Amino acid sequence: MKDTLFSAPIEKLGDFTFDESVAEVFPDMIQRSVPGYSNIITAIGMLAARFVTSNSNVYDLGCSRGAGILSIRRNVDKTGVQIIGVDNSQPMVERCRRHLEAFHSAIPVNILCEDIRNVQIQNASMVVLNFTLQFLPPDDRLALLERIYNGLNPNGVLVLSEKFRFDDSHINELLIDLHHTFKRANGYSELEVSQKRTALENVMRTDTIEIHKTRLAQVGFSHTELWFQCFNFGSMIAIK
Ligand SMILES: Nc1ncnc2c1ncn2[C@@H]1O[C@H](C[S@+](CC[C@H]([NH3+])C(=O)[O-])CC(=O)[O-])[C@@H](O)[C@H]1O
Ligand SMILES: O=C(O)C(=O)Cc1ccccc1
Repeated sequence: MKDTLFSAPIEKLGDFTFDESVAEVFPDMIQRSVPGYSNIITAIGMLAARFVTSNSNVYDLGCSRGAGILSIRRNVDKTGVQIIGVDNSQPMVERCRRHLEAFHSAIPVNILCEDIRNVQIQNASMVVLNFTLQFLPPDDRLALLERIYNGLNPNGVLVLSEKFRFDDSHINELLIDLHHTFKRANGYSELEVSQKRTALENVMRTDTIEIHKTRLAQVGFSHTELWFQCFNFGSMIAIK
């Protein structure tokens, strides 16, 4: 399904939410909106092949329709692995469960319709936050990362993908503009780009790469790095 949600003028533009209409078009929306998205999904599979250990749990927090889970499941060859996907949008969770059932796998997957702030994380070899932390209130981010750190086994990995902001306003504006050029090249109109930007203003609070790195170190991660960046989007790894 093609994303045309912001194509007509909207008189009272509310805050962006992950409702039924967004869930319906989500794969098209994220693919056309996030530079590097497919590369990151592929790399999550590669990281899973490397980091997931036997008899451990893998968490995809904010799993949407399960693209990350599928990539993980295709690449894990260990036994006794359980994948737990969490999303608090019921329309996403329904589609995620349906999508995963369409593929056969020996690895059990449990999709929870829950707030990621309330989910227990334990015996984890890998935790994925693929463009999810940016939707949590900034004051809740440290506590979530602490719980992730505590639930990870030694040498466990966190994959943290985010939209970033930059302290240098010249660079910040340039990268935002390049992102808009990317969206225009993917068929979104000026109106779609600007209405979506407004809808996201209150719900997506971006941090700088430095803030992310400092916070990851603060919760205890000994190794952190940005492994991918395209314009103002990127992905980091943190290893316990
Ligand atoms: N507090 C919360 N608790 C649970 N879920 C939440 C919360 N806040 C937001 N979400 C969920 O986090 C997801 C963010 S999308 C992730 C893409 C996916 N990882 C992908 O790789 O395709 C990113 C984007 O749309 O830019 C949505 O499905 C929300 O319902
Ligand atoms: O579309 C945008 O401008 C974004 O920042 C990415 C995005 C993708 C999907 C849902 C919300 C935000």
